[in-house]
Parts: sequence; C-alpha cells; structure tokens
Amino acid sequence: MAMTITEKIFARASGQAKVTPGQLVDANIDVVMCHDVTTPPAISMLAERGIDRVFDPEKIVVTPDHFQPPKDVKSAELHKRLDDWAKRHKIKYYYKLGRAGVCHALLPEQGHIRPGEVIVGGDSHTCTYGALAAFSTGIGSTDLAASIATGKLWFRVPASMKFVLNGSLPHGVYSKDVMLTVIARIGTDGALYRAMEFVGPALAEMSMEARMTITNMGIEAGAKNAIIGFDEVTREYLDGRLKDTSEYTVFESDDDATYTVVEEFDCSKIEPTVALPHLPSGGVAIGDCAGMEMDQAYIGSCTNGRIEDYRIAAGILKGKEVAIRTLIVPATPEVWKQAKDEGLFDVFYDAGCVISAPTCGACLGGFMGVLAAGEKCISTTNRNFVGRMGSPKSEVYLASPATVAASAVEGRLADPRKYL
Ligand SMILES: CC(C)[C@H](C(=O)O)[C@@H](O)C(=O)O
Ligand code: SF4
Repeated sequence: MAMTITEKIFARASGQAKVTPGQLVDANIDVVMCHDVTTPPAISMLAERGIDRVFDPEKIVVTPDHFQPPKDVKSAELHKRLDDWAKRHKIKYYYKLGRAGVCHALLPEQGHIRPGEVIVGGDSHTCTYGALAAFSTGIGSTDLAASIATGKLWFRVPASMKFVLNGSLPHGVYSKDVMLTVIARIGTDGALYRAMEFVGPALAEMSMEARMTITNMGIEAGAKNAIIGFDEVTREYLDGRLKDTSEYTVFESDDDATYTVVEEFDCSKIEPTVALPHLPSGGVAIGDCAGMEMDQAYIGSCTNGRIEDYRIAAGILKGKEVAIRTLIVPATPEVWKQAKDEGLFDVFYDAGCVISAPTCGACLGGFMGVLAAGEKCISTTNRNFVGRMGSPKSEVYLASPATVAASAVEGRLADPRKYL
C-alpha cells in the first residue's frame, strides 16, 4: 500500500484507498485559480454551451495579473469579461485592481492553499503551490471551464521522481540557484508528466518563499506537479493565514514508496547560477558567464517577487547606483506595502530603479520593460524562451535576485558574493 505524497493526495481526492501511477482518476478540486488570460476563454466556452454556473463561489479564486492594470483595449476587454463574470457569480475571493497580484504569489500569501488539497489553475506555474504539501497543476482553458462548472477533473496519476537536496546552501546561493541546477541536470523534459518531490536537509533551512521558487519552476522541467512535504516551516507559514480554518490533512510519502528515479544534489557545491538563453535548462555557474553586458535587470514575478527577494536585492543595492535600467515589480500588493514599509523602496529609488505596481508585466513581454532587438535582460523570472520578454532577437538570462541585483550594479553579469 506504499504511496508517495502525490499519490495519497489523489487517493483522497478521488475517494479511493490507493491509487497507482498511470491510473486515471476523477478528482474533486479544492481550489480553482482564475486569471485574466485563460479564464475569459473558459467563460466563453461555457457560455457557448449554455452553462452559466460555478461549482462553488468560495472555491474559485480570481485575480487579474498578466495585463493588470489593463495595458490596452484588448486586455481591458479581457478584464471586463472576468469582472462581469466574477461579480455575477458572487465569487467570494475576487482580488480586484488594487488588491490583485501575480496569482502564484497571491494565493499562498492570502491563505488559499492548504496541505493535502488539489488546486488547479489556468496557468502553467500553478505547480508553485506544491511547496505547501498540496497537489497543484496548471491547466488550459478547456479544463478550466470544466473545473469551474463541476469542481471535478480527470487526471492520470503521475509517477514520482525524488530530488534529494543535501548539504547547506553556501553564502550568496539561493533556492533559485538550486532549481536552475536541477533543471540544468535533467533538462526541460526531464520530469515530463512526473511529480517532482523535493526532500532533504537543505529544504529545512529554506523559508516558504524560497521553497516556492523551487516548486514554481517544476513546469520548466515538464513536471505535472512539484511538491515538498509538510514541516515546521509549513506550519508556521500557514498559522493564522488560512481562509478556511477547518483542519487540513497532512500526507507524507511512505519510506517504501516507488520513485522512477532518485536524484541527489550536494547544495554546498552549488554556485550562483545563470540560465543562458534560450532555455531554463541553460544554467551555468556565474564564473563561466560573468562580465557579459546586460541592458536591463528585472526583479519580480511568481518565481522571485516576494518580500524575501526584495530584502536580498536591497541588501546589495543599498548605497549603490544601477548601471542599467532596473525594474522592481513586487508580486502582490502586500509585498509592495511591506517593501515600502521596510524602507526597501528608498534603497531602490536611490539606486535609480523603477518601482512598479504588482503585475506579470514584463515577465512575459506583456508590457512595461519589453526588450528591443539585440537587448539582454538579467531576470529573476522562470522562462528565457525566444522572445519571452519582447523582440525574438532579445535575450533573457535567469538568476536569483542577488545575482540580478549585482548585475544591475555592474551592468554585466556579476557574482553577488562580492556584495554580500
Ligand atoms: C499567460 C499564461 C497562460 C502563461 C502560463 O500559463 O504560464 C504565463 O503565465 C506564462 O508564464 O507564460
Ligand atoms: S509572473 Fe510570469 S511566469 Fe508567473 S504567472 Fe505571470 S507571466 Fe507567468
């Protein structure tokens, strides 16, 4: 009867004692995340079939984020459709402009993610929530329409891969460097339709924010979900935060559960890492790429737009001036306010950075910070695909907030350790 944590969550969600990888299950969905890009098409699909219902207005969380505030008429119309629909169905957790934020930072922060639950969202990085010992995965608009209307979806139970993070992270090395190293080893399809389960002593030293950076990028290795077991850090993060205060269920992988592979990493040997264009698997140690000239630095997104990230960046930028245009885009209003209250905005302002309202914005080349042909951006985001932040002839380099801040100061890829 041995099962992994992911299998146990599916067993619960499908009302079975045991499930095995490859099995098709009908699962009850606990939370559906809806944003401004993929939800309007889902609403239209339902409308075309004469369906105008939601399975539970308290279990659907809505936030515009990608093009928020709306950047043009097209995005304004997407927002309007989302707004009309959310209001008509009395969606309880509808984060309107002013309280809206980048979905994957917002939902955990606002207490919508509970261990042991199944969360789906119309966005590939929905895998982020696995940091809270939940199953979460991204779905397209068709599955989103089905989940919104019925609260159920079918899944093929994924087989699990185990990633053991040994050792302690050296000074100047962060969970982003760990995940870039993991993806560089296994490739962008290395975890295709698998559950990436992270374990090991290095995790115990990581905050919830740092863990979310890891699970966020599971999809960049092709994973169905990424997951980290429950511990004291999880408990502390959840205490006093959850909207639904009923008891949640904590599942743990059995010692004799089956994994397709076990990958071990010695975190004490990991260096600040940069993923070179044009894949997240292009990670190299900073020593192998330092000195490359950049045009822009970006600190934000669902990967690294949390308060801890801005504290790290401000630690490096304090008393310095940036050599290239540098965008600070806190992922949620709460992160924004916290950063302001802590005086981090003064540091960023004095350094010559642009500080924006919460938005996906430049992360996907949406608006604000779009790159011209030939330009290069060092970014804390999760994707460096061709044209990701603008012109197909631009380049994106992925790194931790520390490496991005150090590179902003020098105008070139730089090792953050000399500033720490
Ligand atoms: C627009 C949205 C559907 C997309 C995703 O699913 O990931 C975006 O968030 C991204 O990061 O590319
Ligand atoms: S911040 Fe970037 S990666 Fe995250 S949801 Fe928005 S566009 Fe996608």
